[in-house]
Amino acid sequence: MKKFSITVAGGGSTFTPGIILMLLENLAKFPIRQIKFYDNDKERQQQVADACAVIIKEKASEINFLATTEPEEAFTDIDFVMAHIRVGKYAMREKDEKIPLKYGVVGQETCGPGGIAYGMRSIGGVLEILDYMEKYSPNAWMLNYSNPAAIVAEATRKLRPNSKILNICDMPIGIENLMAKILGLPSRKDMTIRYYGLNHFGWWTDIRDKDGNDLMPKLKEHVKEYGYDLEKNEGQHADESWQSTFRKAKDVYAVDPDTLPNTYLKYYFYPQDEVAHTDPNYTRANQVMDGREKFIFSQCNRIADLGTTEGSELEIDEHASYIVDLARAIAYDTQERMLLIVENNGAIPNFDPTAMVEVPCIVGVNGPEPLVQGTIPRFQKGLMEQQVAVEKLVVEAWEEQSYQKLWQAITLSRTVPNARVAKQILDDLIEVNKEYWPELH
Ligand SMILES: NC(=O)c1ccc[n+]([C@@H]2O[C@H](COP(=O)([O-])OP(=O)(O)OC[C@H]3O[C@@H](n4cnc5c(N)ncnc54)[C@H](O)[C@@H]3O)[C@@H](O)[C@H]2O)c1
Ligand SMILES: O=P(O)(O)OC[C@H]1O[C@H](O[C@H]2[C@H](O)[C@@H](O)[C@@H](O)O[C@@H]2CO)[C@H](O)[C@@H](O)[C@@H]1O
Ligand SMILES: [Mn+2]
Repeated sequence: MKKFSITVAGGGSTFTPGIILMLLENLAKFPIRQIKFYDNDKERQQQVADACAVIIKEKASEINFLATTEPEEAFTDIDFVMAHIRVGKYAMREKDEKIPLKYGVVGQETCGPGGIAYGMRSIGGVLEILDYMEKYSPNAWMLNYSNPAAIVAEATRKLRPNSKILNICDMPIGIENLMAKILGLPSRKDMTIRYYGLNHFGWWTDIRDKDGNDLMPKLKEHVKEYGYDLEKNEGQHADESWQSTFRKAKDVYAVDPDTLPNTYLKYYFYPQDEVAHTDPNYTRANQVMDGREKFIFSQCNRIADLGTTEGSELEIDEHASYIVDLARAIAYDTQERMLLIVENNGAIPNFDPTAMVEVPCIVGVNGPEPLVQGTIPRFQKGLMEQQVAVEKLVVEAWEEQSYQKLWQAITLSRTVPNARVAKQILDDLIEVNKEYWPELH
């Protein structure tokens, strides 16, 4: 059985250890001969790599492991790139979130002006590693979940139309895990779902068990009262900010009880509520820096110092097992049914065929085949037309270095009240992103 060679792009990511643990847990169904880390921050990556070297030695010493900042070394002789870079890291995420809040506008990682700013940084970073992959391993696939996935997906569609890159998101998976718990099912895989939207901007329309029984009524009954909140949320979803997000799904659901919403829609339906309950001096970025980032790096340093994983609190990133599902689908032509961000091309017949939509796909050796989700109602169509125009304007602004188009993109976002506020936010974002964005004219 072929053993695969994988490069993790963004080796210093807080998600890297959990993903490595998940990959080592799944070697029987996805054998690996080599793992390489690539990052442009050597010191950050080295801390994660020193710990992962111990983990790999303990659990699968036959795997060749290295960490590098050299592109040729990182991207030569590989089958897959698992990409999760954060251009500008959390320091810039904090600015993405706090600058809009200065003007009473939603400050969020991937939504609104913060997501637009993040997109303007991410496009160059993702294209760069994609070009490295194609230069040094032309037959490899990139499984990308660097955010903002919607803008990155549109950029790779437009600027690298022939590249072997799959853009993915784990929010629907996270919500489906909650749905399975609400239904008392062992796993989200016990459900067959129909879903459409843009990334972080979508709706479930049909959810059935393997006998074809409709599960939507029971889910709607729960969501109508409690959103996706459970008695007990686990892991990082135990954070109050996540629990509040899951509870808010109740108000988002109320706007269209025919569907079940992605939690991110709350930023577009109730932006003022989000601003009202966000501390402009301590946003999600601060919570993550004080929480996940501190935890992961302290655990990595402990493992590296002690030379053992014994007593470590690092956990397998179970939700990331969809990454193995995706890699296996490509490698073994499994025809797995998965939600991916793909060019519409008629999957939603009454929507822009060039839009990057999030729909169920059958995935095999040649990549994804989108499943037609049918025509969508006027309400969702109107929302998506506006949002996809924002995403497309951002990519055009990046490509053309256009101040005007970026101002239009921010003005067009449902989260921004008017063009004057949009310009104030844009000018502040330009100031702090000088080393990351193309110069705008
Ligand atoms: N698609 C999804 O649903 C999903 C889910 C979770 C996380 N993410 C994304 O995964 C990424 C990682 O998240 P995190 O919180 O671990 O971030 P992080 O800041 O901890 O790690 C990101 C790493 O990327 C590196 N990096 C930044 N720019 C780079 C470049 N140009 N080339 C190479 N490396 C570069 C950084 O140095 C850092 O080590 C983010 O983009 C995040 O939004 C996406
Ligand atoms: O605020 P963060 O950095 O904790 O999370 C932002 C990301 O949230 C989603 O990913 C979740 C995922 O949905 C959930 O199942 C769990 O695994 O944690 C992930 C990271 O929190 C979203 O899909 C990502 O795009 C966001 O970056
Ligand atoms: Mn996501």
